[in-house]
Amino acid sequence: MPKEEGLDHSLKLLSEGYQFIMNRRHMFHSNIFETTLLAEKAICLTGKEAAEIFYDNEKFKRKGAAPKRLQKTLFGEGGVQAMDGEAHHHRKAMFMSLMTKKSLKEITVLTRKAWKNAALTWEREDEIVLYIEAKKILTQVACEWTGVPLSEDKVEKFAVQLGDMYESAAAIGLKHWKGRRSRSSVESWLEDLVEEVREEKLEVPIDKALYQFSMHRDLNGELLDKEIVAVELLNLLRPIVAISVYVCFSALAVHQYPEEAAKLHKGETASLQRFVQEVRRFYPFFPFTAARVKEDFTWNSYKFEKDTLTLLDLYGTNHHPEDWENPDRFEPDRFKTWDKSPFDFIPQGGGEYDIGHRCAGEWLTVDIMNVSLDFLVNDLEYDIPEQDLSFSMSQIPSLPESKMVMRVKGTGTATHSH
Ligand code: HEM
Repeated sequence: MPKEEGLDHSLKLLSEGYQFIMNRRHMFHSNIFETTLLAEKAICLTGKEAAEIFYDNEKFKRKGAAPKRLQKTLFGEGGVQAMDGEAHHHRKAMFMSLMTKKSLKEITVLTRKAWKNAALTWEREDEIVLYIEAKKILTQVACEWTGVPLSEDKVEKFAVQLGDMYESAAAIGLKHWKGRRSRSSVESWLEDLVEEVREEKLEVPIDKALYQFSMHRDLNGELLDKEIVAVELLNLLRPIVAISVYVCFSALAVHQYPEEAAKLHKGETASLQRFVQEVRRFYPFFPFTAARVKEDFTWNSYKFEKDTLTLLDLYGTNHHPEDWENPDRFEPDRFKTWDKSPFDFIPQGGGEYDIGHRCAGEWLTVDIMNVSLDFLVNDLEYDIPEQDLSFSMSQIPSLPESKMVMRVKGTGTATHSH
């Protein structure tokens, strides 16, 4: 297996960000190589064929794969991400049971309503920052959808706290600590709510996540610790708010690829969906995901030793030239002929939902993005003033530098200037 020499490459990972694995794929002409990260040997994989191996539960496990500092901010401790086998399957079912047609429909209705309400006030403002507004909108939507009670005056602060958890994912120093602080304060508030639900002091509809998670029983028939319920509720609330990053990239794509945006007519769900898929493929979000080798095995004559840290390149797989034609062009129509492989288009992980670690919220993400894109292109009239629309390939998560400043002229049938 090609091996990157040198003591440790963690700093290069921070500076090269989304392109760290891709750069070495070029250098080694290989979809697999070995490097050293956080003083530990790590195997990096990229591309469809390697993704298929990575999502084989016989070969990889998740226990001990995420670094501690990510658990303190992004993931939380004791959640579904680090579980394996039957226990993972059972916990994952708790998430997947929320993703019914009815409840996905409900969240799209809530999202559309929230965009409309928010936009009413935007005409009075000189400018709005789309990222900040989208975070507030999605915070409200996330709380309503999960049954978490949040009064209107708390929305702004909660949106910032939820943002802190994923915005600080790769941060060091102050930003990392801000992420930690926000996580622990929100977790303790959610723990109190879980107790109130269990003691029947807080009434929540039975089909809402707050109720379902509070009352969920593990494989031994025990209720989960309230700390774990809080972590899992945040595994819904936090990423729903993080969809605001994709909303910004959608708006950027509309601005930068007007000929593609012109194809997006109201109610034409197929073209909206293709545009959304291409936004998820094209723009950076999660750079890679991590696992550890479960038992020694050999693949394509490469030896994988038990417990070796292994990274799968998500961004690079979505841009892999062996799997995608002109991967660096924004072409939504490529999804007209995509064969729906679970391993080449993996912005939210690959493989299976129920027994694998593929993102529990992928359908929900696509639905929220569809509604949001439809609203932006077909309901909102706005200008994009001069601003810095560049986005970094090393800041994780990346975002247009200006966070998308807009001058809103009105709502109704939209015509926006580019
Ligand atoms: C904002 C867009 C999102 C992105 C880019 C994203 C990305 C991801 C990725 C890369 C993974 C890990 C896959 C792996 O390790 O193999 C993941 C897992 C997960 N995501 Fe998302 N996600 C998003 C939105 C959501 C939403 C909206 C929800 C819930 C409503 C959600 C809930 C989860 C959960 C619970 C897991 C853990 C699954 C498991 O370990 O079995 N995500 N997501």
